[in-house]
Amino acid sequence: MSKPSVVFVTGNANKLKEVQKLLSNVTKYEIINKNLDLEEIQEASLEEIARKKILQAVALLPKGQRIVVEDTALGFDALNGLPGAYVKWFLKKMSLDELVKMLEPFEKKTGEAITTVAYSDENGDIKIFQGITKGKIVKHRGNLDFGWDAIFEPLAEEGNTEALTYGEMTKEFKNGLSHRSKAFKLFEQYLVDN
Ligand SMILES: O=P(O)(O)OP(=O)(O)OP(=O)(O)OC[C@H]1O[C@@H](n2cnc3c(O)ncnc32)[C@H](O)[C@@H]1O
Ligand SMILES: [Mg+2]
Repeated sequence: MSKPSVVFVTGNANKLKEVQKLLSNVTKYEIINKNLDLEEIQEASLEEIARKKILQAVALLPKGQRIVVEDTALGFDALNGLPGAYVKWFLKKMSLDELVKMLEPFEKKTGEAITTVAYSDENGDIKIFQGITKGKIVKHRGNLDFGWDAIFEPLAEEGNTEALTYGEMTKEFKNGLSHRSKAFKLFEQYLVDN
């Protein structure tokens, strides 16, 4: 008999790569990917956005499947958490340099990277897990391949003693302290326990 699976719904190849590594210790399920473009509602909390995403995925995919989605936000403390979940749309309209410039009038350059994971088990019961990594928004350094990686420098207290941006880190190092790894660690524990 083949292994039961968990379907990770995302259209983002970089996310998928990280999540496959993060869940590599979960041996009782096979993690498979489905690329669906899920709507992301506005004027909602991060938890509500993730919840709506998973409900859509559940409605679109065959019944009885375990499904997981995530939504990732980048919030600037000086802007009370904006752009937050809307960072994707900001990045479609402006460069990383322009995004950093938004903070020019403010002394406070700190921010939070937040991943909210929403999981639906085979009965449709939903669980939410969240991971937050605190950092500083800086002029871009390092690899530009993945979203805002190059402008986010996690704080030293997160374990980033060499003050690297996510863009300057190896995947392994990023996965050791990232917002995504914290959320998926909680999810991994849940899968192992249930
Ligand atoms: O299909 P989904 O999973 O929704 O993938 P997405 O690319 O639309 O992702 P989000 O809706 O979560 O939007 C988050 C935005 O932040 C970017 N992003 C997400 N995680 C990131 C990370 O760890 N480092 C840098 N950028 C990231 C991503 O490229 C998007 O522009
Ligand atoms: Mg998205």
